[in-house]
Amino acid sequence: MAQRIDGKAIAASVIERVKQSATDLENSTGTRPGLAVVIVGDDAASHTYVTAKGKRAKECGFHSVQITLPADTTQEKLESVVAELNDDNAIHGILVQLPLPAHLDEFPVIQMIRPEKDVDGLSIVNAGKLAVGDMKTGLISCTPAGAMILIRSVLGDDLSGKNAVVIGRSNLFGRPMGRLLLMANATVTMAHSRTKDLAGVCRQADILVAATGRAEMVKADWVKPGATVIDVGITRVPAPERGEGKTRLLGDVDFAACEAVAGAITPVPGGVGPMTITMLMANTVIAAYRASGLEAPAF
Ligand SMILES: NC(=O)C1=CN([C@@H]2O[C@H](COP(=O)(O)OP(=O)(O)OC[C@H]3O[C@@H](n4cnc5c(N)ncnc54)[C@H](OP(=O)(O)O)[C@@H]3O)[C@@H](O)[C@H]2O)C=CC1
Ligand SMILES: Nc1nc(=O)c2c([nH]1)NC[C@@H]1CN(c3ccc(C(=O)N[C@@H](CCC(=O)O)C(=O)O)cc3)C=[N+]21
Repeated sequence: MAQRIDGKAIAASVIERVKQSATDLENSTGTRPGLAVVIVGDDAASHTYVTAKGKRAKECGFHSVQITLPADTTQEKLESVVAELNDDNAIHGILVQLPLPAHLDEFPVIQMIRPEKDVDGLSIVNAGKLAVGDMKTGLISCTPAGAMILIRSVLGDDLSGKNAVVIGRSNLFGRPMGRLLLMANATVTMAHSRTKDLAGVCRQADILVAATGRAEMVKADWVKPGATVIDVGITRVPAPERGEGKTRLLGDVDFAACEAVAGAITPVPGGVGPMTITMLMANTVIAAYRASGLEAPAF
């Protein structure tokens, strides 16, 4: 039976270090890390995440701002909000919650965030730094950064000789995940919806990372015995057995079946999810240190 990777516990230990770093920064420079989260529209799941982010930021002692814009916000208005945050010295991190409503174009909005405040790591500058292997001056997308900490907790820092397969190639997750694994010396395969014989590709993986949003797609016979399985996907499904109108979360991995084959596996919830919010706090502290001209802590 696989070891369950406890994302909640690992996230809690990272949060302690984030809090300590924030306290040290405030004591030495008077600067409090500031995080602004911008959300457009009233998608319930997005609001849940954004509320959780704000709560965590306050717990960490940050200056935390949430900007909620109506669903019919114009492109110009959204861009002017981001421009103001770019110029606000109290704000070190800006996150625009995705997806945006269909009438808005996310690309120019993401690209106008100052790279040094882009705590999602989505700007071309930050994605490019990661692509060329510069881990020191950029900001790395929170979910892959968090998934990497979970992988390191099982396998250590050096993944030499390991085959890693990432299913999914989004800018938010799959691509940066592949780059982080490569930098840790894994041999990386990027799989996606056009991959032939996905099950066969996955069976080669010592490290299997699934991020498609297809509930329970990864079956037990896709998993190499003893592999480390990281489940990023989140699909919310009705759960009438929990009461009327209740829901529950499913990952991309058929957890009950894969747990019997894998060496280590993340649950959903309680795996990668808690690490995402934690790394957002970590990136905000990093950005605040750099803005103060100090060397940032590593997490
Ligand atoms: N736990 C957390 O903190 C986070 C969870 N998530 C979750 O992770 C999942 C992925 O997110 P994100 O990367 O943003 O999603 P996207 O929809 O942007 O990307 C999904 C990727 O999965 C690939 N894919 C889709 N269907 C299949 C299939 N049947 N076989 C193989 N590959 C497939 C797509 O391939 P192609 O490119 O060919 O279309 C695409 O590259 C979602 O469930 C999301 O909710 C996301 C961020 C944070
Ligand atoms: N600009 C942007 N950056 C993001 O990083 C981003 C985004 N937009 N849009 C949506 C996705 C999704 N995402 C999650 C964050 C936390 C949990 C999380 O905390 N999950 C908990 C469960 C939470 C629950 O019970 O609902 C867990 O898995 O244990 C999940 C998913 C960040 N995303």
